Amino acid sequence: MHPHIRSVAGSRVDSEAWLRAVFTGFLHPPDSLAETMELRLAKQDFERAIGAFDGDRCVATFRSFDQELTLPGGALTTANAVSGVTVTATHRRRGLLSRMMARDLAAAKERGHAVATLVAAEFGIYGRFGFGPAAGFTQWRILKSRAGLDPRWSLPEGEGTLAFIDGAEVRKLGPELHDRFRKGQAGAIHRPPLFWERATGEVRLDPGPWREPFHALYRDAAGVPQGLVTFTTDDTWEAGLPEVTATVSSLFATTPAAESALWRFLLAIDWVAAVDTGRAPTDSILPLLLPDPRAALVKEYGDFLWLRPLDVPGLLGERGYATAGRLVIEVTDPAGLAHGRFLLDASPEGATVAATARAADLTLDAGTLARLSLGEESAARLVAGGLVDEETPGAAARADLLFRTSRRPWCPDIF
Ligand SMILES: CC(=O)SCCNC(=O)CCNC(=O)[C@H](O)C(C)(C)COP(=O)(O)OP(=O)(O)OC[C@H]1O[C@@H](n2cnc3c(N)ncnc32)[C@H](O)[C@@H]1OP(=O)(O)O
Repeated sequence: MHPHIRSVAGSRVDSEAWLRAVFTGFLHPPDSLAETMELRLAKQDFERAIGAFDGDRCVATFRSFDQELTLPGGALTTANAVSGVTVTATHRRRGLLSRMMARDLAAAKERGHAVATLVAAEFGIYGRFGFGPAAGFTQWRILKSRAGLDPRWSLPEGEGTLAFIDGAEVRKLGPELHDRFRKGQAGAIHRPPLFWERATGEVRLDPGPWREPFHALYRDAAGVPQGLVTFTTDDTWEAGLPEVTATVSSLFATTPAAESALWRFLLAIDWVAAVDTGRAPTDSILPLLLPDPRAALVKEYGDFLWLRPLDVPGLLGERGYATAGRLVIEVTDPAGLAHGRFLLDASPEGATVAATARAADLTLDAGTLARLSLGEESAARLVAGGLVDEETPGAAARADLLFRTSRRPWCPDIF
């Protein structure tokens, strides 16, 4: 018999079974859920959580929720964020993910979302469902001894202030500061209250011991918070010498001055020999701050935020463009959600996107449109790689003038 897919919202028994299936699917030890079950039931949003049930056993999980995503130019769109996707190993490769995805994306389209978002566990899973990588990251390990920075540095007077703040202050000041940051960062998403509770240890959902992080706030010369870093340190000493690594879990700033002050601060802390940046923006200014940028070792460079266009006029019409131009884009989408030929008529004042019968300049699939939509990729590169067909000579170059942005998109948060 086919497992039955149903909503788990409003049912404690189903929600518990759903959480157990998520833990099994993500290979977390089964007993690690018991201590946080009540908290998860109270704190987690099950409104659009669905599960596949084989009898009363949940064997597949899927959840979506509304998420505010910043587009190039600063427009906000409410994305259909997808998370908690698992199919229990005993029931894999029987089409359960395909069924849950089709159901959720159809509902998202119906509700009017322009895009769905997710962070893909493995590259190979989501392309077939029309998702494509839209914003990546780079993780560096900065070797302080090689960076060439002045060891006497501390933030010059008059250039703002730095202060360690505790979790309660982070919960008070962080959300407003983060809102200002993420509205200026294409690819960034809003942080729900639970994010701040977890980041400061007020709510502990992860199994294992909690290690309280440090939080340092940068205020500008007028006293306005402009940047926040959260990091942990280890306790490594070798042969009497400190070899501590500071590991960043979050660093964001609303101004370049705040961003460089926070990186310089981390690299100036006594005992810290290396800074692990976590998932920083691909085009972070950090290596530029180092006299020897080779001291920034790339630990990982990868895709992170994936988008699934659901409404092409909604997605391309809402984002900003630095220049004026017209382009006819043919989007192929076997699922029929984003399929069509569209005329983009863009200018810095705004853009219109409408179905057209004109000949296409570029043909691409929905996942490839995701790669272009936030400015992550160049159309010329995608043509060269065989992902975009250039139907009109020079169309890729014209597309690049329109779609590319001066800074790369970045999504700092996993969800
Ligand atoms: C947003 C997030 O939550 S990311 C987390 C994703 N979850 C995980 O990685 C946890 C471990 N893995 C799993 O739970 C499952 O294997 C899933 C969810 C990835 C796939 O679920 P399934 O029900 O097995 O997928 P389904 O049977 O619908 O497969 C559809 C197609 O995708 C393919 N596929 C499924 N998983 C993968 C994968 N990991 N890599 C490549 N292809 C895959 C299948 O082969 C199938 O292809 P076909 O139609 O050509 O035969």
